[in-house]
Amino acid sequence: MAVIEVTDLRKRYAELTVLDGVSFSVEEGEIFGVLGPNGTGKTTAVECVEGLRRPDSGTIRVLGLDPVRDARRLREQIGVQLQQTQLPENLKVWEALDLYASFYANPRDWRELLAEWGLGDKRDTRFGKLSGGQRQRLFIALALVGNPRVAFLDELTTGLDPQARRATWELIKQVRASGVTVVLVSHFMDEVEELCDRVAVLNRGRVVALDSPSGLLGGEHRMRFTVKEGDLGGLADVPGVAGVTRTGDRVVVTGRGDFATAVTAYLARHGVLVSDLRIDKRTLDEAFTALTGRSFDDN
Ligand SMILES: Nc1ncnc2c1ncn2[C@@H]1O[C@H](COP(=O)(O)OP(=O)(O)OP(=O)(O)O)[C@@H](O)[C@H]1O
Repeated sequence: MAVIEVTDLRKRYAELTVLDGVSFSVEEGEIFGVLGPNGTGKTTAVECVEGLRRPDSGTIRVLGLDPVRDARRLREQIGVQLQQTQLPENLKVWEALDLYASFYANPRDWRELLAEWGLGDKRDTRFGKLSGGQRQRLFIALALVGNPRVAFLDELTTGLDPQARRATWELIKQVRASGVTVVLVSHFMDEVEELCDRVAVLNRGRVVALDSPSGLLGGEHRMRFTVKEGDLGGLADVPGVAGVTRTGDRVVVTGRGDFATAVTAYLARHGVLVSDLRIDKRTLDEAFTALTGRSFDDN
């Protein structure tokens, strides 16, 4: 069942068209990633879905509700991760959780959340005194305190060290396992690959790809080798081979499926002698660059 359905979403700020006909749907219980270069409309799209911004046109349904018309009812059922500066410095950790829990009819026990998110000993610490990582974990706990059916997480692990990131990923998997649908805006490829069931890649206000992380990779791999001796004439026609590039004696063959076995057989059959043979998978960064024309690291 789709818990979020977005159809032909459009939004302009004065002369700037930010969303230019965005459509996607999110299935119940999945972790759905939203990726894209900076300024490409991710936050605008997600905030329209949350009911925080009003689209110019298009249809949005979240749990069957219209985020503008049914804003109150929707707020009861979704959790939104705050951005860095949205809590008073003097507020204590427990006070923040208690306050946010009071907004909901059926909140979780925030003491449990404190323990789950490793903030048990920070209960009485003021927000202003928390480290970046502790703030981040508090924001996630606050997004979950209302017992939401859908959680929106933006920059989930920004500011966390590698160990804390891994721990956070495990907890997010548990959140999914408990039946909560998660929408994740992320700037980290490894995070998307590890967590997301499906990903929408936005570029210039449009969805340019919507697939699983492995689907985005397209199953395409690359084989590299050095030719010592022999003729590569018919290599491009070998089943599964998508392309052959030769620079001097260095050759790169791209292809899908089990093309490497077919290429190796071809080389043996034609007496081609090669060395330094390597096979590598296309990375999600490369897929992203191919889709958006921008490197993910430039973001
Ligand atoms: N309230 C606003 N008024 C005018 N322009 C805005 C407003 N909000 C966003 N923009 C512009 O719209 C574009 C898209 O912004 P948005 O924050 O949705 O992108 P994003 O993909 O989330 O970017 P980032 O990855 O940097 O968070 C940007 O050029 C931004 O400057």
